[in-house]
Amino acid sequence: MEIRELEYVIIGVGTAGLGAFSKVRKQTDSVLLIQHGPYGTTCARVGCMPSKMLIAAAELAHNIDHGSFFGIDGQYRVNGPRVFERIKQDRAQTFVGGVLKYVNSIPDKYKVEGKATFVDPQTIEVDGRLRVKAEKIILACGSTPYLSPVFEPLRDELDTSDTIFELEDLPKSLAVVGLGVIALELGQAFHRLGVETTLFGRSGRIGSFTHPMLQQEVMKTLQQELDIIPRGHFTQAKKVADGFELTYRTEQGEEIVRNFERVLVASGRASNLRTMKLENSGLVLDDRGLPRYDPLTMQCGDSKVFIAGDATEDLPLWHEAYLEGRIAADSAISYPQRKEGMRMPGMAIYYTDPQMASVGADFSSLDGEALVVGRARMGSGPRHEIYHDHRGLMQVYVDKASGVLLGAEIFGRGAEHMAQTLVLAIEHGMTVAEILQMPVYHPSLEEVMKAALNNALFQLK
Ligand SMILES: Cc1cc2nc3c(=O)[nH]c(=O)nc-3n(C[C@H](O)[C@H](O)[C@H](O)COP(=O)(O)OP(=O)(O)OC[C@H]3O[C@@H](n4cnc5c(N)ncnc54)[C@H](O)[C@@H]3O)c2cc1C
Ligand SMILES: NC(=O)c1ccc[n+]([C@@H]2O[C@H](COP(=O)([O-])OP(=O)(O)OC[C@H]3O[C@@H](n4cnc5c(N)ncnc54)[C@H](O)[C@@H]3O)[C@@H](O)[C@H]2O)c1
Repeated sequence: MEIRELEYVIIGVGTAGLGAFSKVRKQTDSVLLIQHGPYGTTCARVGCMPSKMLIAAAELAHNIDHGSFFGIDGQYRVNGPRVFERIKQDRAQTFVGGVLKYVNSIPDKYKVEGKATFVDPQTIEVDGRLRVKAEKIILACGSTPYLSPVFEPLRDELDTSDTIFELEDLPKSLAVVGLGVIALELGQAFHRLGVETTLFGRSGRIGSFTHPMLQQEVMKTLQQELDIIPRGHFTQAKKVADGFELTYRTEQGEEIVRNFERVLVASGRASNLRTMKLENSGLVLDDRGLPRYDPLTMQCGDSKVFIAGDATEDLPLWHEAYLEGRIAADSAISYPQRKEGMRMPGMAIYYTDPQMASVGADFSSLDGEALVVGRARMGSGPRHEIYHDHRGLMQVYVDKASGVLLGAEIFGRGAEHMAQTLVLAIEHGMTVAEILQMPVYHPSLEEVMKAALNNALFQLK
């Protein structure tokens, strides 16, 4: 077996791994990237980019469907093969293409392909043919769709976000397992493209909002458009001639047996570290079986191992993966000196319609007694009226004593842009009164944001 000794090993050539590599490479020649599976990153290949392209097609169809209110009547036919062809073309040329151009520019001596596993705290084995002894290791190996035991035996036949964009045409019917972000974004998109779609939840929760009023608002609004069964569990999944037969027991004990041409399982993701023989790593593991780490340095305990991106299972978002890759690299470079990175306020956006956006602290993490909740209905905004879109609600969470904005949960048209504004305000520790001094254009969707902040200010007085 080949043996190499190096200063740095980076496991995983995704967003986090590439972010780390570009920093480490500036310091040393003694670095190796190990990549298992196709290059191109999860985001560009099977994540952010293809999902948003599918959503863009669905949005177009939906707008035509709802044009008559505005005096626009149109007829159209969804060309399923073309929908997937466009996604694959632009993915290859622009998104994956861009990543591959960068990866190909990295000389071969810095890259090796194969599955990395731990042999001991400083030794990584690649597919049983190479052993790398590294002074410092950066774990940036991402995550994989999680399937519950009832679906696991059919893993190779069911769809996940890893396979759904490879379809050649739209299915006639689709079951979506889960009511999280992938389920809602893709489930709504397939429904709008004419696929008979049913979404199955587990706990009755939908999306990410933590305030009960917003949970209810989302469920009520999305159920007006989508077939959603919120609470229950699957007892059986089997392959039949023309697809799959699923058996689901609702909370009330009713058994639902339905056939679907395809099944998209979107029930969360599991860190790829779980298959890397962590038991040999010497790392201290938490109760999930993943390494304990410091989010300011991404260092695992007091080891020379650093972690970044979806591998942590904590903040599985593109901007966090990139930032964590950079923080992990800085920490590894300055080791044994401690170097803390700057973390951002939390921000997550669901590209559903209406959009859902969370910024700063969740309602559930805040002390209700010390809080003022400013609220506004999306329908109250003049720009929303212009679009004849009255769906949604937003809330801002404000510290009662200081008037500082702590967080916001936004459900409605324009949520992504309001989140971008409010995250800046949170980052700068602004009070509600200070945010309200900023100009807001008229008529803009942001006028609802102003109404929610004014509602909070009124309660603070
Ligand atoms: C459908 C979908 C939509 C998404 N949409 C958004 C969005 O709109 N906005 C957003 O912010 N985020 C989104 N995300 C999340 C975002 O894509 C991820 O947070 C981000 O890509 C994670 O990057 P990473 O570097 O941690 O992992 P990855 O990009 O997955 O890179 C890890 C790499 O390591 C490789 N690897 C795994 N195990 C090993 C091993 N043992 N040895 C060597 N290599 C290994 C993997 O094959 C992979 O190539 C989406 C995700 C999905 C699935
Ligand atoms: N717009 C975005 O930023 C975006 C888009 C897509 C994905 N992502 C990232 O990808 C990650 C994974 O997305 P996800 O949707 O798979 O996870 P998720 O955690 O958002 O949702 C998982 C859902 O599956 C449900 N579930 C779990 N087990 C189930 C079962 N046995 N039966 C029925 N339902 C079950 C959960 O209750 C939950 O509703 C997210 O955490 C997110 O960070 C982000």
